[in-house]
Amino acid sequence: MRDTRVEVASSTPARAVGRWLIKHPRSVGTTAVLTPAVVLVGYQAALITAGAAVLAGASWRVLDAPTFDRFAGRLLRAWWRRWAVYHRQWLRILVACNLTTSDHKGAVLVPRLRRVRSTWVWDTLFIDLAKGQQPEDIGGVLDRIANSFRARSASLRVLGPGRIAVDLQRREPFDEMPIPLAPLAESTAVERLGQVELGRDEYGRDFALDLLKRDLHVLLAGATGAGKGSWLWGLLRSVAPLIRAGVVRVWMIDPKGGMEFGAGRDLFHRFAADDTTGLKVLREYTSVLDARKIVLGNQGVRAATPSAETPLELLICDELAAMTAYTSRDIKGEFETLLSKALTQYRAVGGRIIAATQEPTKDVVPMRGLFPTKIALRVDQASYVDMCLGEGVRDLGAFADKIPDYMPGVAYLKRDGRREALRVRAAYTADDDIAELVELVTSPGTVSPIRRPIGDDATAPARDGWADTDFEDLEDDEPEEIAYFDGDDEDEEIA
Ligand SMILES: Nc1ncnc2c1ncn2[C@@H]1O[C@H](COP(=O)(O)OP(=O)(O)OP(=O)(O)O)[C@@H](O)[C@H]1O
Repeated sequence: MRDTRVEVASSTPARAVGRWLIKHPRSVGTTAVLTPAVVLVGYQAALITAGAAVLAGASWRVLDAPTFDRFAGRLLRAWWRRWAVYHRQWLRILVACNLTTSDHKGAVLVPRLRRVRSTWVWDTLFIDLAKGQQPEDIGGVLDRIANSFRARSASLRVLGPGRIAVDLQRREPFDEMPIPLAPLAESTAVERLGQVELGRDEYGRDFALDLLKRDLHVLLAGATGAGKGSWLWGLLRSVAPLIRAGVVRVWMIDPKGGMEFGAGRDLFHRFAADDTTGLKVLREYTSVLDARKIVLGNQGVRAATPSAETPLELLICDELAAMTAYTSRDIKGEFETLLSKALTQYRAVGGRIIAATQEPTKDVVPMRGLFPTKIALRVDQASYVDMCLGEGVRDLGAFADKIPDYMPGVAYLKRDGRREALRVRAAYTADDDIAELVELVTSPGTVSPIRRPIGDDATAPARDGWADTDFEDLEDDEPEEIAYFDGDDEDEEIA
């Protein structure tokens, strides 16, 4: 561990300057580049250039805050806050919180602030402990540290021997942000499946899932009361006109006795309220899509758009544990096999799966790697975050275990191909909104034959015009770039 002494007895001015230069390579490098540039072009031209750069940055920030934050904002904020907030107050606050020790010569030792990382919501301080300290010394005064830095909350992570990270929540974007529930749409355009509106993200942008290309299967984890219901009902509301038109068929497995989705029974092509029926529904789902695969294959059709003839088959399982953990061994075994098969084989023929669980453990979701999109609402344990979102995602700022109880619907969303998760909140779907949804989809004169006997589509003749989306391509494609966090870890850290 490095020497953390504040005053070193043998220090000379030359050594102190040398040490400072070594410790601040970026400042030294910047000065080394800027000084000759200023000498070359003159200070007036340098000032004008700097002013233009500031103006361009400010305009970018006003016009597109998320991309500014992704490419520049986090870097600048980390640098600024390290210098103006953390570094300046470091010694004072550590002494006030009794977090200093001393060595045999009586020199005061303080933990060293190694670097700062900043996201839109969290600042992370990477700290080397002083000699004689243990992580619990810091852990015991986290509230005092949070208050001292005017943060909403603080938490601690042990990174290695003598190394910790303290995460400080600076803001809560959803405190004041209204998340209106979108009115029920009328349009039955298939493109709507690429823009399934659900709520807002931490930057205040509308947030939507893309069931056509990016969010082909979605895993949703959240403790009881975290708001999984709102997400799922919100999704159903968003695709309501397409359900009514028979372009989306919903296969609902609600094994907790139908308590959550019983109210929407009439919307669903198939509905299961217990584990035995749930397995039957999944069997039927796989046989329908198997048959569709064969029909499309025989016709040489590699491309199909969801339509009334080949609907998007949306299977929703509300509490996965009831089918994969807390059930008989026979049901569990067959369900897991069929679900894994469905997750791997039916994207190309219009199969989509959304599964929700309270515990994203390996026992409950052994196939979690097969979901390209994962959403972690408030979870009970820190370890659940990485279990749901992927290894190391929590360390990058997805603190789903820190989402407060009073913020249901808030979640971290992680898509394959992205490093970091996005903080989002779904709009709240109340009972009246559910009733309105059911009314829209089932009212006389609007109901399409969505509950026609299964097998019709498997044997349906191919029709001209429904062959224009290349599902095979979707299967193979990497998820597309989307406009939020993707910064290099090192980029946002200021040494
Ligand atoms: N997006 C939201 N915005 C505001 N409040 C919400 C939101 N979602 C849910 N709530 C509130 O939280 C309560 C619990 O939500 P919900 O029933 O959806 O949780 P859940 O995760 O499905 O829980 P369980 O697993 O026990 O069914 C709701 O009754 C509602 O009051």
